[in-house]
Amino acid sequence: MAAGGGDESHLRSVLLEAFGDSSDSESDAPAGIGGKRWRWEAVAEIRGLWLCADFLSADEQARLLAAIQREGWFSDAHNQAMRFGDLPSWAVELSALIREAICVGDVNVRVDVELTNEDEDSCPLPSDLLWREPLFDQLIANRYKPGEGICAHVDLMRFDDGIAIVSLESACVMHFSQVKPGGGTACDILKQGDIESMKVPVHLNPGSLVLMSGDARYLWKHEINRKPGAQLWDGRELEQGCRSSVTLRKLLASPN
Ligand SMILES: O=C(O)CCC(=O)C(=O)O
Ligand SMILES: [Fe+2]
Repeated sequence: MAAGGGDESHLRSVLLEAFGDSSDSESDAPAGIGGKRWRWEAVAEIRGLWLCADFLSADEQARLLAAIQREGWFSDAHNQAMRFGDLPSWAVELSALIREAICVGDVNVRVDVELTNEDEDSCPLPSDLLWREPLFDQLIANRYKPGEGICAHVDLMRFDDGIAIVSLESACVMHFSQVKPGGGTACDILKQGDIESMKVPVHLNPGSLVLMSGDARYLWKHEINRKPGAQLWDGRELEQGCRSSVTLRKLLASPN
């Protein structure tokens, strides 16, 4: 990870492209500029799962939400949109910003695991994924009403490793559960309560970015259960409003 902040003029031009001119207000200063730095947290229990809670400022979130709304994808009947190949310019720029945040952000290195491959465990995305072109070529925008969420799943294998999720509006808890709890043995004797207690909760505040690669992408399912009682964080139930998210992925080359 670069400690020195990266190429700020390039970053500024990326941000201006993505979110418009923000020079009229101090509070518009985007992450990575003017001393503010991105901070990455490794989720200790899950290799390859990283959270950048301060990825987008409040102003950037509002601009991103407005850009999504301008697409006109959502109505009462439609709460999900997918795009493949050429992504809207805001999504291209969002991808560039994700790469910047990975390159210049501060990393809280894991101290809980024995590092076998230091580079892999101390970077939010392995370098072969970080520098692929394009970084992402598929997006899903989801809009969830209060109470709505997404069932436990592993993203389809047609997508490459290295998946990003940007959260907007209402905060939520995303739960991760192992595809094969207990290493694939004795699965049938695990009680529901055991399975629930083995879930790893991750708090997704608005403006946060989650990266999943390796184990997190292939060996763990993720879900958002916004039914009453399921959104507990710090012993309190999170207030459920509307939530939007943008998931960015890379399609694997189709076999000919
Ligand atoms: O909405 C989210 O935060 C997650 C979406 C997701 O997991 C997916 O679209 O595969
Ligand atoms: Fe997913």
